[in-house]
Amino acid sequence: MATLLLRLPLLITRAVYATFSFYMLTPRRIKKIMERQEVRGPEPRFLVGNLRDVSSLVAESTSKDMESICHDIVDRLLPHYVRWIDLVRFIYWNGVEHRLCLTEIDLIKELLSKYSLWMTNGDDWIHQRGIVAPVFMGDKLKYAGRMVECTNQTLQSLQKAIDSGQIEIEIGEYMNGLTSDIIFRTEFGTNYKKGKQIFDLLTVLQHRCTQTSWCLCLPGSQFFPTKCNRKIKILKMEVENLLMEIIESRKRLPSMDGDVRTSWIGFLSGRDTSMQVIMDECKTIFFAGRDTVALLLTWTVMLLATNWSWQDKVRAEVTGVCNGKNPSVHHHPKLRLLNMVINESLRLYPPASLLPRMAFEDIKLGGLHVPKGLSIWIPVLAIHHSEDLWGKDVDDFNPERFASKPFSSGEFMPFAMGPRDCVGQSFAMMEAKIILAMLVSRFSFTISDSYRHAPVTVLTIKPKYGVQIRLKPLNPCENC
Ligand code: HEM
Repeated sequence: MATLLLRLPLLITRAVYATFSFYMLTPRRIKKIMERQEVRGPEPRFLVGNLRDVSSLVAESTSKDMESICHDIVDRLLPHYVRWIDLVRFIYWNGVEHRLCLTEIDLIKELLSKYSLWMTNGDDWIHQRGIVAPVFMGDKLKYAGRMVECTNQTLQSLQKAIDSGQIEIEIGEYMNGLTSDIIFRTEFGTNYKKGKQIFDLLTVLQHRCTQTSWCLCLPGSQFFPTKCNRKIKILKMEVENLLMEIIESRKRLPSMDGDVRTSWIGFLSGRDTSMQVIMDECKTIFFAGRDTVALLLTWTVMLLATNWSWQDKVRAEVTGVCNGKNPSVHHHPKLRLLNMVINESLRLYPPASLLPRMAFEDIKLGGLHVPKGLSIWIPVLAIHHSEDLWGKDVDDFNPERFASKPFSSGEFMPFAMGPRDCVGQSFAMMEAKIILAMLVSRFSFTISDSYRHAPVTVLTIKPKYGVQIRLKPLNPCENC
């Protein structure tokens, strides 16, 4: 106790200095270094930086629906970017956090391929990537089989909805349910009713986290006992408890049956991995792998429902390649048009519209000195909609562009690139191909009159009111 009292003044001095450095010294140092290199931006306000500018611009641009179903969505979703981009590179302040916005493809490529910086600590990531990457090398045939089974069930539900007289369907809801089911069965080797509970909790958690990201970004503000923070803490605990129950029950199984052994949990449990790491990986995969694919599918259905000629072309290709059978891993490489459609959908509506990176140390990008502590934000959505890179028809749905021109990863990067790219990329593409191939074989669809085109960003790019379509059953395939 006496030693603690003696050390108290020192501890207080340190805490005061850390706070002063966080609010004043570091931001000033970064600002000076960047200004010397002619990188400027809007004038920040004390503590809040440009947060209010950004939130009011976004609130205004998304306050109304779009007038027609057009894909020119950069002004709507990144209005602050559009306002400040004249500066080519610009810096703005998210509270006291400085964000450098880069658009030069060469620098972006260098950043993503050379550095594995993320928003988390590098060593933790290397460890986690080493654990999670082999999980995706698993049994592709088995994964594909499960995807087909789950899709069949969803298609049956759609058929039932039509048979019961439902005229229009909100397809996003079905795609969410389907991708949840696929992830859950692949991750745990079983269709477990707790999965739905976890996904529901994670959805609420995601909304809460988005809400707080607009609040003041004060250091340690996540620890303030606010109502929102308390709710987030409780939600996180509920998710962890449910996951813990499932992992424990999987581990207790005397001999893992085939499905469980080939599941990701079966794989992780078989290695010398701590419970905490397994839980962290489960959460990452849930977050990273469900919404992204569900949104890819939802936007692609919207695009095909409004572009009938492409819907017909894809259907004809699937019929020719699969010959009435369910799509198997051998069919996937032959579904070329479907692949082009998926790529075009990922270009126009990339689920991850911004990629954040953090300079944990001073780095050099081209001739640019990026000081330690500066975060770098890559506006994927704006790059995918750049007329300079994609041509005059940049905002049109034209999958043909992926037939003729090989796009370099710096121009097209829905899955990021470099050492920190998406580990689930081939899993996601396989899933999207199977689901879309089965959907177009079973139904034709058009967009409903009630559809309101209003993309919004809630971590990922979402249709604000969902995507309402009208489905018409076609001849069922022989295996369904
Ligand atoms: C259309 C679907 C998907 C898209 C567009 C997508 C996109 C991305 C992007 C852009 C990143 C990098 C994030 C960053 O660097 O800031 C990422 C990382 C990741 N994705 Fe995906 N993803 C998709 C599907 C999936 C699926 C299905 C899974 C797993 C089942 C998955 C698992 C992961 C994981 C674990 C990471 C973190 C990798 C790391 O930190 O090393 N993703 N994803």
